[in-house]
Amino acid sequence: MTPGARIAAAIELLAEVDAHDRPADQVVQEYVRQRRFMGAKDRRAVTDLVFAAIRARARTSWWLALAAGHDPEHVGSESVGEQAAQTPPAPRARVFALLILGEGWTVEQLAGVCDGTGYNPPPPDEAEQVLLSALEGQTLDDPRQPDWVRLETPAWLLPAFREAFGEATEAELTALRQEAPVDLRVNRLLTDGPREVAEALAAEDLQTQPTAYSPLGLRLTGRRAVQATAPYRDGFVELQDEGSQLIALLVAAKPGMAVCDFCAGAGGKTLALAAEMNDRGRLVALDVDGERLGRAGPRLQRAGARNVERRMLATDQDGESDPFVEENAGSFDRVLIDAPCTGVGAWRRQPDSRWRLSEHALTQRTQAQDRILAQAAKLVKPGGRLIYATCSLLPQENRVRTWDFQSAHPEFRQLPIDEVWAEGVGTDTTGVLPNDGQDLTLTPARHGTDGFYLAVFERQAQGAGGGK
Ligand SMILES: C[S@@+](CC[C@H](N)C(=O)[O-])C[C@H]1O[C@@H](n2cnc3c(N)ncnc32)[C@H](O)[C@@H]1O
Repeated sequence: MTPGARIAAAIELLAEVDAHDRPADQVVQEYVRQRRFMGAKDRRAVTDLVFAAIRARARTSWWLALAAGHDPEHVGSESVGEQAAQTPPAPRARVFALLILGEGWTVEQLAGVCDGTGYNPPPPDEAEQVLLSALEGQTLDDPRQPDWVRLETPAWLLPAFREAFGEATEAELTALRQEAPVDLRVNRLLTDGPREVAEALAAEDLQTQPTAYSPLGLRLTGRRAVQATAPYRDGFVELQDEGSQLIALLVAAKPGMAVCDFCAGAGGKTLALAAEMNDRGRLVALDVDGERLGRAGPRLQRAGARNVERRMLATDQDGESDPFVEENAGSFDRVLIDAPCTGVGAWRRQPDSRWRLSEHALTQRTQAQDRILAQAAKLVKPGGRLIYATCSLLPQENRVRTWDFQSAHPEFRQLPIDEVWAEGVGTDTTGVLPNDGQDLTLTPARHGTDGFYLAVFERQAQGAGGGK
């Protein structure tokens, strides 16, 4: 494809992303699947451009409004901003603006590449030329931009971030604007550990380095796809963010235990738990979504995890327990809740999701989280643990939920996170853990992981049977 044809494809694809109320990565995958003629380099160039445009959506929209003659105060006001966030300018204008503001192109260069020949887009017309010329020599970030624009974060969410991070809010949201690295978890069931696997990957020209906190993690330093390599095909590694790896390790599951992964989805953490248990004991993967649970099947097989029971739960809208919960009450050593959440901590991977999030959706999530906590807690045996995790950074989904849970369930005691870390991860915690020593927040700015929250509760042996 010519550079112009790549730009045309990016504009077309961005329009499809805007038109669908679905995650952008799904729309992108479908788009490239339907265009088999695109080579790997073209695919990468087009999708990189689309995701860069999504990451810069508020800033390019702000610049385009400014160039169209709007007063910067007005453009930046939160009500206008929220509206702009819902209906961004046309994809063509955003892609052109990105090339100028983000890549330093001139309008002349743009017109040279986008000349209307072949598959190249038509050149900027007179009105576009005037608009885009105003952006020349500028950069995406500008001190006149209000925080929500500069930080690419819906204005209504800023107070929650400020509550969570105080002075570090700017740094955290800036980190959430970036692209995420690709991490691999080494499968202890089939290998001797990361060193051996790193060598096998290097033999296939895939360079990695050990992750900072997870003893099982390797971070790719290049951009080659790991899926085509033998170590991946043989189940030696699984794609998994370092933060997710740590959540699974902090379950502190051991061989022979009874462990329940209550929101198992397609099994990302189940796989890690099976490896920690050396495939011995009882490991049950539950979810209300049968299709997702089904996708866990081939992954478990590839990883050599034979000992996993998968079971679909009835949805609990009316607060009723699934029969599985009643039948298995008080019988698990570990129950992990990898709760459905807004996914704010994964904005680096799903940058579009921030603009699809609504206050209503957040409320629905927090209500589901409370219901799931109440249900899953019933499964924990005396002396056993309930592990609550989200990939959110919003207090509403994290500490507020666990405080409410704790006050309604005095039979559970929260465990200090440094003790759990020492047991599950087995490394020094200096500089990793929050000051109060109770729960854990992992963040892109501090840890280089996706954003995660985790709290661990132990059911007191005394008063066993309470809280059912
Ligand atoms: C964060 S995702 C899980 C990701 C998965 N643990 C992994 O590591 O790949 C949350 C999951 O919770 C499931 N879920 C939603 N409501 C639920 C409920 N009431 N009970 C159990 N699972 C639920 C969703 O279907 C979704 O798969």
